[in-house]
Amino acid sequence: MKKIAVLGSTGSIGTQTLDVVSRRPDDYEIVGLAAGANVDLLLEQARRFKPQWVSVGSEDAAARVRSELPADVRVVHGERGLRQIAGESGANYVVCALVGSLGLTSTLAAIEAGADIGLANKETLVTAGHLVMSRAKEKGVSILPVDSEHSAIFQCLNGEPAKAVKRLMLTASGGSFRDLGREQLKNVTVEDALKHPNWSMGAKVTIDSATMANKGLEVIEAHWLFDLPYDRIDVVLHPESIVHSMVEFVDTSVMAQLGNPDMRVPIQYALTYPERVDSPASPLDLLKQGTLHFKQMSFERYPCLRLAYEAGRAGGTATTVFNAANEVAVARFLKGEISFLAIEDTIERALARHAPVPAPSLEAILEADAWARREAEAAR
Ligand SMILES: NC(=O)C1=CN([C@@H]2O[C@H](COP(=O)(O)OP(=O)(O)OC[C@H]3O[C@@H](n4cnc5c(N)ncnc54)[C@H](OP(=O)(O)O)[C@@H]3O)[C@@H](O)[C@H]2O)C=CC1
Ligand SMILES: CC(=O)[C@@H](O)[C@H](O)COP(=O)(O)O
Ligand SMILES: [Mn+2]
Repeated sequence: MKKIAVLGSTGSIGTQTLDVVSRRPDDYEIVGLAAGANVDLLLEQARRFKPQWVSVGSEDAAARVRSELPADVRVVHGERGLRQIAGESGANYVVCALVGSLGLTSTLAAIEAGADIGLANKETLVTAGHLVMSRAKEKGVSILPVDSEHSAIFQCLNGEPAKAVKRLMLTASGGSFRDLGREQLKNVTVEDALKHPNWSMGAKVTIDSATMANKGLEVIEAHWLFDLPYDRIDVVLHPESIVHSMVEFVDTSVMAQLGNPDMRVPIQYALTYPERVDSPASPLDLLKQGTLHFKQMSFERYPCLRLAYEAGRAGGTATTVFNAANEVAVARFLKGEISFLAIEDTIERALARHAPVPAPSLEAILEADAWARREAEAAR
């Protein structure tokens, strides 16, 4: 029986995780749920799944939750609450579905507690991949990828060693503005940026897809998960999002994982691995699909991807800064404070002003993250 805690249970990945879990009640018990501001949905989830531990964003929200749930439910809050759910709730499997580097300390807490991790929260690996991966190895904890591309690569690799791999090929849909040229991006709206062509996801990752920062984060995520250098991680445009990613092996064989875009498939695989079980996703009908397209990626069209490779190659806290500057810039774009194109400018400026700290401690990472946030808040 897996005792599961879901961090970010009210979000897109969190709700789909609970959907997957609810279909196999004999295999899973929910012991902890953590959310931010959506108290109504969290209460609904808590009444349904009856976890012993619940966390919310603020003290006020915790008081409300406490007044509405049975007295024996531990209600905690804030970042400390996330760490408690991850490390003290008795979970032996933690799904990290938080958005942003906020997920770092609770992911580390889960690792310290010896829980395996289903990781959707790519920003955690981009912020501190070396710490997360090295500590997971020391503790014998498995990090199972939930991100669709990384789940695909994990399935294609199927235990093959890094020396058998020529390169990874991550697929990218191109995002909501894929049919627009650079000139046309100047005046795009938040509303249009939130219309992803293939996936229904949270706001932050949807904007990241449009800027291609998402693929940049995923290249860095792949570097840490699969222990490969950046010159063996490529990105190819694939507008249909049917091929979720590919691996080219040294003997020229290419393995790909395909399926209709439905995150319940990688979420479920991260939970049931190494087994496969029935899924509610609609089966892929390639005859109906007919054609799949692949196109060359362009760093000129998508500078955020170039910046991610540069940060990855610079190493140390450069990727921490890439991520934190992007998080703030996306939040500011969503609030209408800056334009779409100012997102890439904000990241570029923060990286240009940062001298990366090599092999940083957690303290150095948190410092770089906070510094980049201040820089990005001040950017015009
Ligand atoms: N959505 C998708 O299909 C995919 C997402 N991912 C990755 O998964 C992660 C989650 O994405 P997604 O589910 O789309 O994001 P959402 O925005 O939909 O959900 C984010 C979750 O984090 C919670 N949260 C936000 N801030 C806080 C806080 N301060 N304290 C506690 N909880 C907080 C939210 O709670 P609340 O709403 O209650 O405030 C919510 O439960 C991201 O890293 C994303 O890149 C990867 C692949 C696909
Ligand atoms: C579903 C998923 O994994 C997202 O991260 C997805 O990758 C977004 O699509 P694109 O980044 O390809 O637009
Ligand atoms: Mn992805």
